[in-house]
Amino acid sequence: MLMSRETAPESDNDSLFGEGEGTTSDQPAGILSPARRRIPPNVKVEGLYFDPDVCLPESVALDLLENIKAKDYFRGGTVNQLMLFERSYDLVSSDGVGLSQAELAQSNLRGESAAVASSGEMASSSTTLPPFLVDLLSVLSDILRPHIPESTSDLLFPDTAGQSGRRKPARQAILNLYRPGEGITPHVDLLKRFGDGIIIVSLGSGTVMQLAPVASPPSGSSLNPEKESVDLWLEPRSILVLEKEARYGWTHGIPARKGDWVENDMMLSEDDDKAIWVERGVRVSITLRWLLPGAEIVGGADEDSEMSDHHHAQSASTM
Ligand SMILES: O=C(O)CCC(=O)C(=O)O
Ligand SMILES: [Fe+2]
Repeated sequence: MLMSRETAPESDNDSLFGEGEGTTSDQPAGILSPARRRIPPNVKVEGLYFDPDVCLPESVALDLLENIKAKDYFRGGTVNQLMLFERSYDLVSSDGVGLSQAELAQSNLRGESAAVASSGEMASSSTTLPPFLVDLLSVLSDILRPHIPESTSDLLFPDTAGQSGRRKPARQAILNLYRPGEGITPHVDLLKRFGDGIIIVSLGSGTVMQLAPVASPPSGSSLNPEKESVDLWLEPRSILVLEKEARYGWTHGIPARKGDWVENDMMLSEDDDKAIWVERGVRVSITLRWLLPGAEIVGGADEDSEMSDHHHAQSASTM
């Protein structure tokens, strides 16, 4: 999906995926309401799962980044968003029959165009996502299962064995590259294209994700206090799950800035400051979601209309 990607003024490069310069720190207001490390108890959102302690092992995260770098998906940093589409197919008893190649779409910083190319390397096994993403899904399933309801596990990691004759749902994986100063406009993932159950994995740098109810009460309103927005600190290697109300009734976005005020973790720091300033580095996220039937066909009329809906703002705001 093309989504508005935002850039703060004078955004710096970083050397992980492109040519880099240094990072300048700027510390906008926010110290008074730093990002939270956990979902605060007063924020009750059905289907929102996030626990900084439930995260990918270091070795898995490094492996993912190495794979992404080796495949040069971001084309040396000239592309910042990449989509991999699994094809839906009829489940059959013999493994792998009826599969076609995954498709690959990339877009540049402003996302004015998306190139779609068929990629032979994607179709190497009995699924059409590249092996490192297939492996990631099984790691995620093991890690998340003890911490999310069974119905959510079934939604995210369905067991298709014995489902012969049914249509296997297809996933889309989107990789996003963020250099310091870059973000993504608050949005609800496209309703007509994606189903319920979204997993977002953070690699490299941490960042702040702003979650806000779709119809926000005026700020300061005490009418609906539990519907307050929340700025959530996504720790490197952390895993965020959006389902139900969290997927359909809340927006998620990342403010375009070079660092974040984050609630101090008294366990980690000796001083008793309420907040610490964390400079952003390069972050790569992997978002995994379900394609609705027919949505795996890229480049059709529907895609064109959505492209114009989601023009990439090169916003100057640091939100
Ligand atoms: O990069 C992220 O963490 C979020 C990406 C996202 O929301 C999207 O691509 O729809
Ligand atoms: Fe999204």
